[in-house]
Amino acid sequence: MTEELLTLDNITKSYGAVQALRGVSFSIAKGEVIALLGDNGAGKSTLVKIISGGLEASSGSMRFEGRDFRPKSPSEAKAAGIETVYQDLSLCTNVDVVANFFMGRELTRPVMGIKVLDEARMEEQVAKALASAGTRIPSLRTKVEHLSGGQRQAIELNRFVHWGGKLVLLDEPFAALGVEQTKRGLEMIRQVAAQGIGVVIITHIMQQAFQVADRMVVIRQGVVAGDVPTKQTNADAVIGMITGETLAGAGPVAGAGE
Ligand SMILES: Nc1ncnc2c1ncn2[C@@H]1O[C@H](COP(=O)(O)OP(=O)(O)OP(=O)(O)O)[C@@H](O)[C@H]1O
Repeated sequence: MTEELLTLDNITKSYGAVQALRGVSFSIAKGEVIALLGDNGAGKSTLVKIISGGLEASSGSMRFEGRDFRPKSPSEAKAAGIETVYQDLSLCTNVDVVANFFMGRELTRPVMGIKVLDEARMEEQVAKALASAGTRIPSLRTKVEHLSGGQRQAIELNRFVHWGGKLVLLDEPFAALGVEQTKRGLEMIRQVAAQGIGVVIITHIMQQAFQVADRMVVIRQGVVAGDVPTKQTNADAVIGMITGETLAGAGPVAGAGE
């Protein structure tokens, strides 16, 4: 049986007169990858911001690991284990990989009564974390500014996993990446999910959604226009949900691809 991680119940959000979300409900299980799809302005980013504490819902409720969840800030959501990973935005580019991994959580050791950074132990832990995820960085002492977009993303995801993250939100994570890096990124998402972590990925690229997601959740005009297991749908059917040609909640849409 799947274990529920996050449940949204009738979430609404208004920006003044604009009703961006008009009652969104769905849930995410542990280890599940959800592709959040929808046309421009459908409400995807708004939803992700509400989940990660960047915005407060106007009404509705969320439950995370069985408890009421109403984060007031991204740091509150992060403390609970929910984080949005933006490509390189949360990394400090002028310091190395190890420093980024331990930012604000540095390990120290006493030397003559004074605490000094325990660089060797930190490097060892980062090396172990990256190796277990199959991420190869030539040198952990390389400043992040010299790394590729894919490598930066890998570091962020590894860091999230290392510090006990439970649900990661990715908004168009491969927009700036090449084919090979995107492929590795998609593999990494599956690897992260295999550890019981929930993943929500916003993408406009249908092929990516089908490659990585267990379920497709389509948002249209601020409501869920479709919520289907990937195996039970196809690209044409999902496009139909995005554009409104397929009825909401239609479930498995056999033959919708003609
Ligand atoms: N800060 C804001 N103030 C007013 N309206 C907003 C604000 N942010 C978003 N909106 C509106 O809310 C609706 C949903 O926007 P949102 O950015 O969540 O959609 P989206 O699905 O993420 O779109 P895209 O794929 O283009 O990023 C849109 O009509 C948008 O114009």
